[in-house]
Amino acid sequence: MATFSLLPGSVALITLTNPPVNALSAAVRAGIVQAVQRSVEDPKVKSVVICGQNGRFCGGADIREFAGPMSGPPLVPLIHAIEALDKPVVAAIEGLALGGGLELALGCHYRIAHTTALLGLPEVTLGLLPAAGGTQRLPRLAGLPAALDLITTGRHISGTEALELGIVDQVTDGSALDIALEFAKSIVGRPLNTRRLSTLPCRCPTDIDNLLDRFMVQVRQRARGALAPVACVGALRAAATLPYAQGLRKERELMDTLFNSGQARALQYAFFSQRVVGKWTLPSGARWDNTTSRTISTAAVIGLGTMGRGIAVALALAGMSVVAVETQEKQLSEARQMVPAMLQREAGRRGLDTAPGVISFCSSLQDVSEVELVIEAVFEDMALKLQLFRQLSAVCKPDTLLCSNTSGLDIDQLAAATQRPGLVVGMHFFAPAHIMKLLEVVCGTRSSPETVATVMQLGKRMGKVSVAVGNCPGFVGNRMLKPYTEQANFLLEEGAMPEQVDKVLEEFGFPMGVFRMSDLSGLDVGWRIRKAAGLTGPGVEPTRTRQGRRYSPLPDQMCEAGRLGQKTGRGWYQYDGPGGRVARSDPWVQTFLDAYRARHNLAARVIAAEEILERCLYSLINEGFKILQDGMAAGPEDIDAIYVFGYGWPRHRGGPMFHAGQVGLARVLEKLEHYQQLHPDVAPMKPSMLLRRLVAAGSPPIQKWRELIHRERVHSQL
Ligand SMILES: CCCCCCC/C=C/C(=O)SCCNC(=O)CCNC(=O)[C@H](O)C(C)(C)COP(=O)(O)OP(=O)(O)OC[C@H]1O[C@@H](n2cnc3c(N)ncnc32)[C@H](O)[C@@H]1OP(=O)(O)O
Repeated sequence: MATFSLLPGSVALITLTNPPVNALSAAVRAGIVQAVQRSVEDPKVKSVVICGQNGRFCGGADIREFAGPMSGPPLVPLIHAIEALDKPVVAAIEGLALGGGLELALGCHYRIAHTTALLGLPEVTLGLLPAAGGTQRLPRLAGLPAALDLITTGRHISGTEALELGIVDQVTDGSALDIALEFAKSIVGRPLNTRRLSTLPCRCPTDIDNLLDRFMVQVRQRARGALAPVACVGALRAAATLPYAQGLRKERELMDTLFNSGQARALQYAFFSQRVVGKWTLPSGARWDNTTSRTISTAAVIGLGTMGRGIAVALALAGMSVVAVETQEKQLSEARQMVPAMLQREAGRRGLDTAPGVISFCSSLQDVSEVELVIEAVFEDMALKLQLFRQLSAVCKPDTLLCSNTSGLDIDQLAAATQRPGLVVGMHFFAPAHIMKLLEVVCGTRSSPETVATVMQLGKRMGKVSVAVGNCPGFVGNRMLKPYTEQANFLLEEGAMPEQVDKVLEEFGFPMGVFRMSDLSGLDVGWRIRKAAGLTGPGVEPTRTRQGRRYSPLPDQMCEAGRLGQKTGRGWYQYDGPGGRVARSDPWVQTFLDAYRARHNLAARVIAAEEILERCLYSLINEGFKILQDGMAAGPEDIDAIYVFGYGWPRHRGGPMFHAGQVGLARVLEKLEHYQQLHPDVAPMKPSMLLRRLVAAGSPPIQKWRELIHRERVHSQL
């Protein structure tokens, strides 16, 4: 809806009314069309102000409408009608003007914004481009370089930055609406010709082609296969080189291609997934909207290795008073040096002069006795963690929450070591913890709903996408990663090279293939876990079957040869030296693999890219279905958010579960059956019961999976 009111001073006020963000739904567009018509026809109206209800101008087109056939008045002619009015129109931008919302404002003759309002054209993040004239008007107003930056990244800018870029005419710390109303009265009768952006020439530097070509190269590199950023550059090239009407046609043409692409559907799904996971539910029936959370203001981090340092910084950035504890003197002194600098750097990156919270350092556990929440980030060793949880249980206040940053150990076991199992929960951060968006909140069988709610809320304050998951080995993310890396190792045994596997995965859109990733995180991480699980180490037979299933000892042998990855300058690739970053193929690895295959009588074969991709991805996806079946994740959106925000899954492919739906569940099932026949000793290839049920149910859309899982669980069929 949009309302019309005639105010004193002959100003017509058009208010967009569609909470919570005043998205431009069909009803809102129809309301604006009517209100504009009244403004044209009513001789008492001398000028017009457009604003949004509840201090939010407009969050853009209604994304939910993109899923079905479009109805209602289209946005492009509506904005043209506003621009063509011969009475001045002022946009009063409070809160936000995003996407179609900003495009609407660009059709107005003047824009007045609050200094803190968020402005931007984030369509690219939804797999689209600003197709209501945004690609044509913005470069005419702010210049081609600024338009390229804003439109291809979709970044939000403040009212203050918008003023610097010339996108708004005035900013205020007071009421943008009040200023706009006064301003609208003062400009009655002023000529509007120079205020109609579509009639102005594009503001371009002299070397347009050079600029666009350079930009296109950068965008293609960053896009990792995403179509929208490339299309945005195409639309801006049209703005720079063609008259407005032709540019607009090009904008529409490119939008049509994007609109119907799988990528746009995937990115819009990812947008809603991010919001769905905030609305968590636990098998007990506790939910985000029926559970109260505590507000935490003091916290402690135990263990100041890489993870602990990042966590301390993330907490301080969220305004917390943090006690950082490290018992090893050398590590403590390094942390004292490095952490404040990390904090300052990250605060600066977020546009803050100083961090809102503080960090104090100490070496004794006694110093955490008064905090409200503790996050343990010590070495991944169960015995060590158990001892620590026993101590914390004795030292801390009885209502202090005890959290573990373990990446896969049993939360219930840790809880059982304390006198307060209900207050124990996993907080699995991803490195670097002050930057990576994902937080897996691991709910033990005895974690209380209030504990989960508090930690989910804390994650949100830290700017994380917090996903509640169940307590199983590896939780969700690492549990799915295991069959994926395992397949990659099997592929090496069968004839592939690390760079070949990585190339296929990087072409799919991962920032790094599995072997480059392993070199980065260190091959010894998995080695330690496999040793603890009794899969390798002294006394274990060096066969290719362990604990009853196929096993590849290749990574263990790499570690035994001292090839731990970047940290030793040698891993699956070679580097310039220890700590080197640039991966180069290593003939040593070829010789090593040849010798290994010869020892085990394995004939190397040529493996097609399709097989590499399918075996790696479908084994990971199959584990995802098992996780859903076991109730360790509430829905496919949770898994997909974990993979997009924590594991580099290309966002324009939605996430592993969404991808399965795009490929076709029946096809994924058929391929898993095929590979299982070829490799019957590889358990993760055995198709999950849930996948079979979904296929039997006619492969419903992903939005219906939760319902089916719930139904099948009630009838004990899963
Ligand atoms: C050929 C056709 C031509 C058509 C041309 C069309 C060109 C224009 C395209 C567009 O405008 S695409 C949309 C561009 N806008 C955006 O991308 C903004 C998306 N929203 C956000 O980034 C955030 O929601 C926000 C606006 C910054 C607000 O964040 P906040 O944290 O305050 O709230 P949220 O929890 O994110 O959202 C609350 C609630 O609102 C829903 N929602 C938000 N934006 C939209 C939207 N544009 N359309 C529909 N729904 C929206 C969001 O999903 C939440 O809903 P619930 O989860 O509470 O149900």
